Amino acid sequence: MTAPNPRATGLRARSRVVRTDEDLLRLLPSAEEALAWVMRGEGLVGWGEAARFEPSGADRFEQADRWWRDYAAGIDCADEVGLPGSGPVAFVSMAFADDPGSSVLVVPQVLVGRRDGITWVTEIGEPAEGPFHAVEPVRKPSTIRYSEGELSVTDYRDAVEQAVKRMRAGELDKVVLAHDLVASVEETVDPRFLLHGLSAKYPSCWVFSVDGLVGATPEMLMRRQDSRVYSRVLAGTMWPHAGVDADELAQELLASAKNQGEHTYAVESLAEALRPFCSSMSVSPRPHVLRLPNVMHLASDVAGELAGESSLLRLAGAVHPTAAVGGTPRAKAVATITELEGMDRGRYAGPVGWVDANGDGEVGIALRCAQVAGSTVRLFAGGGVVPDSDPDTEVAEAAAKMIPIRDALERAD
Ligand SMILES: C=C(O[C@@H]1C=C(C(=O)O)C=C[C@H]1O)C(=O)O
Repeated sequence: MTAPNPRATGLRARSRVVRTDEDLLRLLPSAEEALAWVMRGEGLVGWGEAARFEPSGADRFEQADRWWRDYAAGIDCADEVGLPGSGPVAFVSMAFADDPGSSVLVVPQVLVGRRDGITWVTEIGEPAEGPFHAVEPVRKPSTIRYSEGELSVTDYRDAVEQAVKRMRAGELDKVVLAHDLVASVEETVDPRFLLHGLSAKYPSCWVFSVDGLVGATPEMLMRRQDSRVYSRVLAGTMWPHAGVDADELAQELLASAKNQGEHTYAVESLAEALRPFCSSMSVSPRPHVLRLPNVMHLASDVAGELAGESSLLRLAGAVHPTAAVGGTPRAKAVATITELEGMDRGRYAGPVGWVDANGDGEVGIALRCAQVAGSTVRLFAGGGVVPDSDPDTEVAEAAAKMIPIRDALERAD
């Protein structure tokens, strides 16, 4: 809660169009405070810190919403751009759990956005010095050593086995369990190195970096633009294995009753939580296959028209955690995660993205990501467990989901 009261300080901001087609991620000047939300070259990057807020607890979304509304309302902004994401923006990364864990909102001093080929700069407070470019060379990690995280692979396997037993006894229908892996690097890790690697290999994912949480997520928890909301729900996964080509794998995934079941829980959880906020809502009649380099997922789109004024942060708070990262029933699943994982997920599997002064914005689910802290990179991944899940297969699935970060960290260029 370090933000000064903007009303008292008379904070000014300005958004103006600039002419550059430089890759947004290459504009980040240094490893510190590298903020990003980018897909296919468009999105937002930011640096500097005009304000920061760290809510925690069960009402963290409400706290975040109130703080951001108040802060944004106090800024006198000359917005010459008028696009979603112009004007003041807060980058957001929310903790998965009510407890423990702390969430973070960061308002950058300098923000560069690009949408439909139009690039703009927003400066909060003093006008930033241009031109904008990387002033500190991007650091490549040298020696990387992996070690078990808080939940080892064998303990993860045991947790899945326990969950399967409980589900077969009828205690719950689905739970999403995860584990972590630690990469120790010789020197301080530069989040920009990870961002560059992730965006090159995963162009259809949203590449993000907020307060050290860096990743490439394929899952859009919620996009709000005026009265329209959109969500892409993913659940049900397969990954390449020898002798099976991608088309066969996609067919196998669509035909898998287990994966379709996991998927249905996730879509229903999102739709049920979102419906009360909407005057109309449409859900894909059946999932399609989203193909990524490391895995493929069953995917459904949900679109809605909002009935009221609920901001993105309020909506995210209402739908989080969907059964894509929590389970069914939700409260039982979250309690089971706490008990069987026994680790702090931090901001992994929480909403991550950006929000503007109108309460519009985008939050994905923080997946295929790692928490960077100094010379340590903590990777997280997991998957949905249902009564007919096989523990060894779940271990392999989590490993496949760690590939994006591992590749981005280990690559040669
Ligand atoms: C939990 C993760 O992914 C989630 C779980 C999925 C599944 O169980 O099939 C698929 C996509 C995500 O919603 C992860 O990447 O760590």
